[in-house]
Amino acid sequence: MTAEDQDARTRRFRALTAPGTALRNGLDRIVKGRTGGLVVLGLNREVEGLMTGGFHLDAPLTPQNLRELAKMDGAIVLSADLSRIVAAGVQLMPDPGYDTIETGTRHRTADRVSRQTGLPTVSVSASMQMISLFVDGERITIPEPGAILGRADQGLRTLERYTNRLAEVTNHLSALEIRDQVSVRDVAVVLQRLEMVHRIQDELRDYVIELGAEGRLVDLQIRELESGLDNIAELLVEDYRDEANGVAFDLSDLAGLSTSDLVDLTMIERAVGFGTTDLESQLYPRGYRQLSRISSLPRTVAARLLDHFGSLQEIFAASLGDLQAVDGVGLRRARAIRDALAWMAESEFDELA
Ligand SMILES: Nc1ncnc2c1ncn2[C@@H]1O[C@H](COP(=O)(O)OP(=O)(O)OP(=O)(O)O)[C@@H](O)[C@H]1O
Repeated sequence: MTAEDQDARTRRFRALTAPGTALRNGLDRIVKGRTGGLVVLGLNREVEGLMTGGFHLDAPLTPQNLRELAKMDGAIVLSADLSRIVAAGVQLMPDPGYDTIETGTRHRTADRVSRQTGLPTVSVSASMQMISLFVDGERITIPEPGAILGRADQGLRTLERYTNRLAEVTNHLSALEIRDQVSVRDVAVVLQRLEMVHRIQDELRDYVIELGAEGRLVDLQIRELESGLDNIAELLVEDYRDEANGVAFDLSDLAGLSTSDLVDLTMIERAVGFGTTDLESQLYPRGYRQLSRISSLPRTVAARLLDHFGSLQEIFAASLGDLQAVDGVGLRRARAIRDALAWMAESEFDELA
């Protein structure tokens, strides 16, 4: 299983106990009631083979039902689709050959049952008032919503700082692109900041999943901070990838860099493949990102302009007549392009001043 598959799986499991779900509300009531509980999330042949005694029933999974049935000694087993309670007060007899480092019979049983059956199993500790989810030998502690909200809040503040910094370095890059003064270092700094934003976004999305119904506000705030960031990476690739000259510009390896590697621009340069190890070496963007800032200009026409003129600088130097030589550019659009470029040149002058 790849690291991404593993992450997606962990998220799916966390979502099972997200606040607001019937399961989670029931588990929270068990915590408050201080009785403890053991709940197998699903039903298959393996778990049926481990069940003895107790009661077989068919009751909807509601917080009340879960809480009441947890008052009995033994385990609760849910249906395969997790919508119903199919057994309660059951004694589970997993194979003791499954090694477990857990202490206490409830936790040891939960760990062994999840390994032997492949079904996630929850244990609520009566003494520690804590919910744990066991999945394939892994124990995931389910934090209280208040604790996750605190971390999410801190994460949002970090994301805000990071997106502001990203905006600063991309504006600076724009100024340099317009003046044709871009170095490997300038692009590497933007990629570094972009990757930092992606990492904190991923972390925050995990919190949203864990928070369930209570994560809506956090989700809205992430979306607001993300607006305008979605296609920076894609446009940078269009501008700087140059396979003919050995510039692979493949951003997929950035995710694999450790946090300490990410602060080192030479590591970024190596991961992405700029075709040179000299950070001061000059780069020549095609100009897609700058032209994408002209909102009325369709992408296809931008591509034709760049094909026709060869570089952003040539487009800056073009007259209204020159611009109209390109298919899809009439007088009105030529004027709009000239006005937008003039505005950009002026604001970039301020940026570098
Ligand atoms: N094999 C099992 N099958 C079903 N239920 C079990 C099993 N083992 C333990 N339990 C349940 O766990 C309860 C508590 O057991 P025990 O006190 O040994 O566990 P513990 O892990 O120390 O729990 P806690 O952390 O809640 O104090 C039992 O009364 C029983 O309801």
